[in-house]
Amino acid sequence: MDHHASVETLLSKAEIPIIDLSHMGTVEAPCKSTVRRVAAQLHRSLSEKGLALLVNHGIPDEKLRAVYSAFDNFCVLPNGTKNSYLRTPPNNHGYVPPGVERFTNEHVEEMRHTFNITWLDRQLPESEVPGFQAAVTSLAQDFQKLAALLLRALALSLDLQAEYFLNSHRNMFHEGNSSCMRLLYYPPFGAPPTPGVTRCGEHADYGTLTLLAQDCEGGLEVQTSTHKWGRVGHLPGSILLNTGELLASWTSAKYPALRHRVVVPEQPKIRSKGRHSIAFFVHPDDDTPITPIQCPVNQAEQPATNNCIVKNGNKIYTAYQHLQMRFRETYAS
Ligand SMILES: O=C(O)CCC(=O)C(=O)O
Ligand SMILES: [Fe+2]
Repeated sequence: MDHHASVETLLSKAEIPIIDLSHMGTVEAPCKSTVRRVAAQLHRSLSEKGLALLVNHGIPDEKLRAVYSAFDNFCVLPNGTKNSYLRTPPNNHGYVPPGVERFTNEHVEEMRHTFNITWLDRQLPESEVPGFQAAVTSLAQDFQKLAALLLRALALSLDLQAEYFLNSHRNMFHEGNSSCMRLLYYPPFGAPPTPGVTRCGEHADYGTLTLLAQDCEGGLEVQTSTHKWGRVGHLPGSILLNTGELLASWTSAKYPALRHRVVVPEQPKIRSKGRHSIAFFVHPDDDTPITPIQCPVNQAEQPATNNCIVKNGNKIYTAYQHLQMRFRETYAS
């Protein structure tokens, strides 16, 4: 069970590259020289580490705090009320109570409340938590704009046309796209961690990129290229960017997916505080075939919505099919 014990190594700046996003402009009017500089930094960070800390990203701290607080108000509602918002597959939207999701084959309970948001116009607890919808919508829009700018830089980082990824991420928060803003609350731990209980098991995210905001240090660890686990720590105001599995498939692992987990911290001062985080999982439109970038699928092979296509004897799955396979593994009991 040693992989659930927290490690003491706090990663240094050399291991977590910092990328300054000041003066990137907007998706409509990007500052080309800055986007090129960010592209070069992304290339290095994502190919070598799978992550970067973004600073001056333009998402105001107040918007994050408003969502943390709206989610606190949701988490204290009676279980019956919370459970009326339960995630119901195949939709990913909705509440997941502590102990349900699991990323490993062992029986490990994950002590966290999560609310996956894939729709901004329905099934949000607005009547129980007034202001919930406005707070999450405003933040989701900011995340979406930031993601779009990063997708532009990401394409340039791989010597592709600037619009390459943007073209397949058109419908975030609409039908036909599985991008998700996940609210997370990890309750405090008074006692030291016991076997079989963790905050979030070891895994890689499923999509293209993930943007993660956190309000304090609380056990987030990442696997470095030497397979050691290291604590990320907390740089106030920064957002962590990490690679997901679809991006790894797309780039033939030039940008490998970052494995990470959240342990119950051993340090009493850290584990006795609750922790909030918000992850924005950036996913391509559901019907995007995920084929290595060097061998694009030609028009005649465009997939039907639910069946994978076969090319040279290999099955090619769409983004949606990849995701449903991974959800079935993660939420299986
Ligand atoms: O809360 C965190 O810091 C990470 C959560 C996470 O990795 C996930 O939900 O996929
Ligand atoms: Fe994750």
